[in-house]
Amino acid sequence: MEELETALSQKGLKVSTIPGKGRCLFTARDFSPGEVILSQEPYVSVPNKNSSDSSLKCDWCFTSTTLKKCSACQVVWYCSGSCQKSDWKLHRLECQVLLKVDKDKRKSLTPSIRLMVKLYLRRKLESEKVIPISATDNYNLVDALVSHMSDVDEKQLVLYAQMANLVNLILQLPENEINVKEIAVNFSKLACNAHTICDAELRPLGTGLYPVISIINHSCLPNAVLLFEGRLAVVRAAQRMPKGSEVLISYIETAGSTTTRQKALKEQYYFCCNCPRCIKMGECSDIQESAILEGYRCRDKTCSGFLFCDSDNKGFVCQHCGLLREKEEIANVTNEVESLSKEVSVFQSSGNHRAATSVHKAIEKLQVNLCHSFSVNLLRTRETLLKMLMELQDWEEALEYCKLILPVYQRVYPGFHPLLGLQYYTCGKLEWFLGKSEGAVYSLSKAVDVLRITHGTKTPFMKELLMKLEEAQAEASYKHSLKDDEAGCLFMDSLENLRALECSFQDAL
Ligand SMILES: C[S@@+](CC[C@H](N)C(=O)[O-])C[C@H]1O[C@@H](n2cnc3c(N)ncnc32)[C@H](O)[C@@H]1O
Repeated sequence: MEELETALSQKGLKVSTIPGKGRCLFTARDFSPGEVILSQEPYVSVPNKNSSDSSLKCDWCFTSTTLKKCSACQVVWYCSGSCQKSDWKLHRLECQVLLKVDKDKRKSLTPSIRLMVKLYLRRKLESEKVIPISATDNYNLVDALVSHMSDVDEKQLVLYAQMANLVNLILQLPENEINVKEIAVNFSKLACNAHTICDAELRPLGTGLYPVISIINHSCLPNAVLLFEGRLAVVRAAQRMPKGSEVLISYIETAGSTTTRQKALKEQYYFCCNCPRCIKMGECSDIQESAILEGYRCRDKTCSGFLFCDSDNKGFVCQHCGLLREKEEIANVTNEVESLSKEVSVFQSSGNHRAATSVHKAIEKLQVNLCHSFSVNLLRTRETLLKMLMELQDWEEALEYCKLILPVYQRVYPGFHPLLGLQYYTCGKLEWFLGKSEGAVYSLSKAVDVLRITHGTKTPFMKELLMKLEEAQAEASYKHSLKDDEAGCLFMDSLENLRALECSFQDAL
């Protein structure tokens, strides 16, 4: 661990332990917004597994293009010889163990099982000195991760034990080299330490274990963001971070109420968050915010009040105008939304995307009447609708939904949140495509303001965004110059008319 401390101090970082929180990562110098605090390659990683071939990914870099299957195991895919070569030392061993598994079973192994198999094979290669170790990349760092075994419930423990037995069976290592209980503990470690690897647009690609990044604790109001550049995990400062600040990222979706966030953190990470947002739990402002995010709207459409449950439990009363919404009415709408959601699934699975979209619009209509305009439920419905409309290439309507979502993101996410930047980006692309170049310049500039902090400026994704902004700016100024020309022509026309008038006036004289 001393080597880790030295390596981190060279990056301007320090690890300390706080009772009740465990290890924490602190800055040992100032960091400015957008500056990389820490980056790390995964100790082990594995792509997601979907049923369709279109979702296959390269086992090394996670891209989905030009894939070729490993001809031996037929489980692993690579996009290039160079990715295959980079993964060769580990895959050579994995391939050997996979070949001992029945072909059908081998293909249906879950990513978690594969990740654990790779973890043990990497440890083996490390101990045999086939793979070099470094201060930030070695199995001791995996050993140091929290497992929360004593907090895990019985049902989950049984599942971990079953998964551990399967890994043990696949690895077929001698008894002195492996023990099932240790594998089960490692599954518990993965649950609260592994990260979902996403692309620049936050679409999940796979799972990776990054043992140094895993030292970073959570806050619902984080000062740093974790994003991925291929398989590389990169943590950037989202705001100015003076020396001595604890580096904090968000582990969960932070748009929900304090109760929802606390529940998610307790269930997966076994702690009670005391961040500046969570310590307000129970205060008037927090109760009010929860009622807006997850409660119901006033029956009077012109009233923007939020509702609390009334004292006789009959319904919910608007805290602004006093109108009551009865529980029965709310239950009826909720049931209707549920049955429509089932209809959406049926249409989607039969490939009728247009019908699925129109039923989803009916759900939105019901929710607009039921929920507050900043409701998280309504937000999720609109996000899905936006995705559906994009797939149907209905750009005009997609833009409308993009614009409905933006103010909600502005309210529920901090100003530097990647989702906010990405939403501005989508909005800008749609506006540009629809010939609304001035709107596109505004939206793309807003996207750049956020994403240059969260994504940096040097990635291909950001270069593309900056190029699109330049194109939109050029188009907007060209349109302006056309307008100026038109105005110039009109001016010339009126001058001509004036001259003609002058002539006829003089003629008349
Ligand atoms: C990925 S680890 C973070 C590093 C961890 N503190 C350690 O000692 O290795 C996640 C675990 O850290 C702890 N943790 C993270 N954020 C926390 C917070 N804000 N308050 C208390 N504990 C936290 C929880 O035990 C959680 O399961």
